[in-house]
Amino acid sequence: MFSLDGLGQLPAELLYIWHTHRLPILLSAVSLAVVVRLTVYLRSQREKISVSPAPSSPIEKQVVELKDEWLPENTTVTSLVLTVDNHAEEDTNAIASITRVKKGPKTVKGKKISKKITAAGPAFFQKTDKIQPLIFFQSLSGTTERYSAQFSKVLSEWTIGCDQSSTFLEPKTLDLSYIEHDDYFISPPKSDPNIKHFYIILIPSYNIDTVLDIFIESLKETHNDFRIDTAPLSGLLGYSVFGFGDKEGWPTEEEGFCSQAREVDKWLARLTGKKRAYPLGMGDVKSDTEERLQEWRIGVQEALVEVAEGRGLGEGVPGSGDPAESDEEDAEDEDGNGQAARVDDVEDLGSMVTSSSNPIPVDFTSYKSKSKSRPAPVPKEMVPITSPTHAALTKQGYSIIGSHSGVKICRWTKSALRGRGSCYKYSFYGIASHLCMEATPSLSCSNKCVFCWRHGTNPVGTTWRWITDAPELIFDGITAAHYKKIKMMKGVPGVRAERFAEAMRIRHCALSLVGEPIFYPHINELLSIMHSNRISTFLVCNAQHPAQLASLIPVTQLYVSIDASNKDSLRKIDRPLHRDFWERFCACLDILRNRRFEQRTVFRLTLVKGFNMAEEVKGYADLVERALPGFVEVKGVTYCGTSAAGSAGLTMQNVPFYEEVAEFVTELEKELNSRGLSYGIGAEHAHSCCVLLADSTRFRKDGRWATRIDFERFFDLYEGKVEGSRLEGGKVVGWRPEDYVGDETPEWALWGNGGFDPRDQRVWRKGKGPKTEIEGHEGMNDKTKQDRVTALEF
Ligand SMILES: Cc1cc2nc3c(=O)[nH]c(=O)nc-3n(C[C@H](O)[C@H](O)[C@H](O)COP(=O)(O)O)c2cc1C
Ligand code: SF4
Repeated sequence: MFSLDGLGQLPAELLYIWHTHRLPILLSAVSLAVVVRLTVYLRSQREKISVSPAPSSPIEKQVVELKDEWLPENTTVTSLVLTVDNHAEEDTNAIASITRVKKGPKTVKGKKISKKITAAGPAFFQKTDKIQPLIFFQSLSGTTERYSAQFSKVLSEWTIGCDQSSTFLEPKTLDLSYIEHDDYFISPPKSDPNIKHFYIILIPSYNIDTVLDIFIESLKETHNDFRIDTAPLSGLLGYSVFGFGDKEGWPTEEEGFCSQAREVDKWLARLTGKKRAYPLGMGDVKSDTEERLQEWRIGVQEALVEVAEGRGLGEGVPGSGDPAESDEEDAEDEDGNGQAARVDDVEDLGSMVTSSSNPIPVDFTSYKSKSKSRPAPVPKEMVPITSPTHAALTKQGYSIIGSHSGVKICRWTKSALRGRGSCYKYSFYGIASHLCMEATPSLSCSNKCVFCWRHGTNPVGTTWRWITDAPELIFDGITAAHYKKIKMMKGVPGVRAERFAEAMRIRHCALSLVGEPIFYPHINELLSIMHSNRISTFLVCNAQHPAQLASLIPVTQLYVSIDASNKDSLRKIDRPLHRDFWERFCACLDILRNRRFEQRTVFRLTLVKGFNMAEEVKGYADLVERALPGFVEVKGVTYCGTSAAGSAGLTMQNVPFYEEVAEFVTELEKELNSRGLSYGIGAEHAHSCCVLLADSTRFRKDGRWATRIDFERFFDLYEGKVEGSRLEGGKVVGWRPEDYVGDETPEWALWGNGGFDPRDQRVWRKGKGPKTEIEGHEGMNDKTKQDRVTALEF
């Protein structure tokens, strides 16, 4: 029994035990602590969800990690890892049912280091150094571009004629839509150490989402990136900004006059360490732009003279003279709203600690600033009716539905209505063009591809931040607009009555057009509406949104645009906005591989001579080997002939001849076969410079190509009228592409036969027939000429 005596002896016994066993006790305590810490740590790590049981062979799966930053905004997901080879509904449910773990506020006590900029200017040695003026501009509707060209001409003449002409290099003009911002705005260009740069920036302002936001955002990001020096552009000799605005709509600065030029000026002051060589100029395009621009140019020239004569930027500007400029810009935080900068991460603190010796005490315990809290940004319309994008798109024949969707009837639909041939989708897959609607629910995308005609005016963005239209509204709008356009063809000579009648029932939707369809947050609902209306879907995405791709419901045919075979080339041709574009691209390929037994998967290669063709065959084969798509469509680029294409460095010389495309495909086929991959050339459509490679183990029936689709069967599978053959754990979980393989590829579409349906009538456009001589290409044979012409048309 327990007694008081015993209790009295307890401390002595405990002491005895401690003295005799303290080493093992200490060791056990330490081990226990390690085990507990380890368990907590492991639990806090990202949990892998497998929303479906392990697959039964033969479908091998791999886990594709979806990084936190790839998830669409407002998506609630706790796990960052998804096993994507699941039945689509399971995927969607999994995503919808999980909630993202919210990180608690960090409590850190420390000292915020002032970001006060003390950058000194680069030394300019009159005898050895040269000044390179760089004129940057951005223009959506052409005004700034016009003024920039004039400005550039006058400044060039001045640099040649002035007393300091030997110091100046010819000014270069750069369109901000076509350069890599990082090449110029993280640090000055590094070429010859004796060439020193001076930046001149001319930009308009828009109170809607435009590419200008991307530029301003990148300046802001650079400034806020703790890994980058606070004034990384202090190596510039100086800078000055001129803004173009409209006082009729935005009468005062408070009301937004030249608001974005003011922002650019402010961020450059920070990035350069206050090297504003001449004050911000602003002109009202409806009244005084000419006058204001001229007086600003004279001021900029005077600043250039001072620099050229070794006097730096003069009084009041750092880098020379007395740095007496107002501290107003330092006082504001990174967001420019006058609040103290917030530090959420100890790492940020570390970088600050090393960057200055004048710490300012700051209480970091509060997560949110106590002072003015900024209102959440109000979403805007992606393509407002007043925007230049709206004007440009409608001029091109697009109907804009709501504020972010578009539809257009393509020239092949018109051609098919007149019995003059369908596009390659008919030859390859059996889709007659007069039954097909081309649309997109997102006119915005996250690339600035060199071959996209929309540059300068297209809305771009890395996240969806616009007012979002309901999928029903989009479906009703695009179908109504499509039918309206078809009806307008009623009186066109040659339209065949039976085809016109057939066209009044849309059978197929190509979700491609322009922009990025999977960017639209309700893409799955929109696809379901289409499928329930028995409209089949081809969806083309640009391999930049892995999270959305992973959660997409199966479509009839899923495309990924493969515009290059390697990282460098992809950066040059697609000019993606995401800095981790290659990782995103690779993740999309892995997702495509995982989902290849749920739906038909396709690589769409667009060949641009001089950009992504030469010596890239092996690289493309690597990508095919990685994703194992059912099909590889190889197409020569379409030359749209706009000034935008010209600015991107594209000319007619970049359009490959059909025979060059054919040669490329043959080489790719050989390379794939040498790796044991059974791809073969399944069909061609020379008329649109397009050739199809297909997986012969999956899309050949009885020794013949079967690239066509059985659409009725696809809907029967979708509606559960017939059972699919995709098994998991011995149970049917869905269908496979093999379940809706259609008829054999027709003879006329096979490789070597051209791909034009003999039942249609081939009509040459005036002056573009087979006998046309093409200037500068007299040496070509008739087939080549004809192919070259057709390549340019589409
Ligand atoms: C939709 C739209 C929004 C605009 N927003 C502003 C604005 O916020 N502030 C301003 O000063 N001017 C604004 N403007 C006027 C443009 O900045 C002005 O027309 C400029 O010259 C356009 O230049 P660009 O043709 O080079 O694109 C806007 C114009 C449009 C069409
Ligand atoms: S992905 Fe398509 S819409 Fe976007 S820039 Fe490229 S070609 Fe244009």
